[in-house]
Amino acid sequence: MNILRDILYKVTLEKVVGNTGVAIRELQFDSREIGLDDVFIAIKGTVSDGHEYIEKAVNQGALAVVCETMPKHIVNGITYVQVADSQQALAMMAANYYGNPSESIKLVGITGTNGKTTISTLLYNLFTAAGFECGLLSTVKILVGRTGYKATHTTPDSLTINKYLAKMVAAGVEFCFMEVSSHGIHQKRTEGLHFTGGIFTNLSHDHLDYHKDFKEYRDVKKKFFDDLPKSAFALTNIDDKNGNVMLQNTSAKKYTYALKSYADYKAQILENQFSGLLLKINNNELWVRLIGSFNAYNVLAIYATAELLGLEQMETLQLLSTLESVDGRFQFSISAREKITAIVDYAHTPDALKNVLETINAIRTGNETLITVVGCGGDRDTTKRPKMAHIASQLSTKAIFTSDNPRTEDPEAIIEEMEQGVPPENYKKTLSVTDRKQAIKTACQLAETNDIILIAGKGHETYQEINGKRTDFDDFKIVNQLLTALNK
Ligand SMILES: CC(=O)N[C@H]1[C@@H](OP(=O)(O)OP(=O)(O)OC[C@H]2O[C@@H](n3ccc(=O)[nH]c3=O)[C@H](O)[C@@H]2O)O[C@H](CO)[C@@H](O)[C@@H]1O[C@H](C)C(=O)N[C@@H](C)C(=O)N[C@H](CCC(=O)O)C(=O)O
Ligand SMILES: Nc1ncnc2c1ncn2[C@@H]1O[C@H](COP(=O)(O)OP(=O)(O)OP(=O)(O)O)[C@@H](O)[C@H]1O
Ligand SMILES: N[C@H](CCC[C@H](N)C(=O)O)C(=O)O
Ligand SMILES: [Mg+2]
Repeated sequence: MNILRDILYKVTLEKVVGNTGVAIRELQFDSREIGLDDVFIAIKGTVSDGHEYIEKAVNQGALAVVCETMPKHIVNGITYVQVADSQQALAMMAANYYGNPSESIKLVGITGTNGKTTISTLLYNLFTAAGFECGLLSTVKILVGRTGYKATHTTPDSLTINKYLAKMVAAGVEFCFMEVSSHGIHQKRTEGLHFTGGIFTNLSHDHLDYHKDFKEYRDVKKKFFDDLPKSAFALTNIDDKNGNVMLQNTSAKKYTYALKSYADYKAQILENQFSGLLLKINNNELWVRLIGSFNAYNVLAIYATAELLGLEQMETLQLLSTLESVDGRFQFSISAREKITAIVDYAHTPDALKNVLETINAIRTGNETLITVVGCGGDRDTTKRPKMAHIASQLSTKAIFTSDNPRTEDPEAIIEEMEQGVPPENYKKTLSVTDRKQAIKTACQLAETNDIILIAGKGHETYQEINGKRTDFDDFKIVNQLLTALNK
């Protein structure tokens, strides 16, 4: 039986009206989900304020309410608990409700602007291949052992996190790798979790629509490391100028990795080709089937984490050499007849786009045309639009601007904002095609033998959201169909 008092363990209570000894059914932070005998946790969100739905939740059967300000109307027989921070209370309560599953598992959190999905997925793949039961919480999917579930967020809400962690414990999972987004940290979705380790990838321009400025964005990421326990490891990319900042106030054991600086874990790129990377990691040569210098950082972070989690070095190196790229991350296909290479990549930030384009340019021999198809999401940071268009026009032979997920915005208005970033000398290299499928088709028609097409921004996504409506859309499938048609 779930007694409210037990579920409130470790939550700082400011005021209680009613009895906390009551048995409750489930925790809910959305009044629309309330059932009989549930607890409603009222949260001040970015759009609305959960406190406005307290009465509705009670009318729908809530037995208790957790809130930051007591409602004017107190209903007899209902327990009201006032807390300083409802989001934090929700996270602690979620962990208690599900029996603190993160304490029974080795949980590793990966944070940073780019590389989270890649590192968490490949760690899951590597540890699974090493014979361990593993879990994964990522942008692309949630995995409990081999069972997959749909992911709606990079870092889900704390109830969802703990629900899946509990499933993992029940399934005998030993290691769980999870992405920790800045929204997740800021909304305290990961509070109350017990982490065995934290990894920092890098920090660049993203989500400045949500965070006040870059400093706030950085400090939110840092908070994840500040909160790590002493027993945990904190592994940071010291080549990133904010790598050290992350470790400033952590009590966890500190480790660094780098390609360019002195670090605990060091790697060197010996070869960088379309077929993979030849790396030297702590004096061992290693061939991996991952492409692009940024993946050398990802591989190094994985190598270091495997060692910190106790995997044997030789086994780690052997397993690393078998890893394949993650869906929508530098996923490529080559048309049989024309030898046109199409690359689908989730680069949806200026930095990621620059990285991918520089990677392609570093590998291509020079004569091939590089055609980039790219758009920017609606209802998201608008300042990245001109930057991404600038980068695409600068680093490609031709750039086709198109729609990503316009969401509730006018697709053409987004493209116009992108176009503002193109320097005049690049005007003739760019064109705009609003319909994404049409834009991909245009790229395929323009491409000649040996040319390269990069389709950036949507990676693994299997939908496109226009006018708030989602329809099936898969960059990789579409470009494959078009290239196959070319073969006929
Ligand atoms: C901007 C943002 O992060 N929003 C998240 C936030 O919602 P919100 O603050 O907007 O909620 P709100 O609509 O204002 O409502 C406030 C409260 O009132 C409640 N409510 C509301 C209406 C009602 O009738 N009854 C009711 O009780 C809501 O359930 C909520 O508890 O809290 C919700 C519950 O946890 C999240 O689902 C929601 O994610 C939205 C859908 C979202 O798109 N988030 C993205 C931006 C996000 O989180 N992305 C990051 C990754 C980014 C990256 O690194 O690339 C992620 O981790 O996925
Ligand atoms: N270590 C890295 N440094 C820079 N860029 C990277 C790195 N790893 C991957 N990328 C680029 O960033 C894109 C996103 O990678 P990935 O999905 O692994 O990041 P993420 O942090 O999970 O992103 P999101 O916040 O959108 O979930 C990739 O498609 C690739 O272009
Ligand atoms: N986690 C990111 C993903 C962006 C992916 C891009 N395709 C878009 O839709 O803007 C976000 O929600 O901002
Ligand atoms: Mg991700």
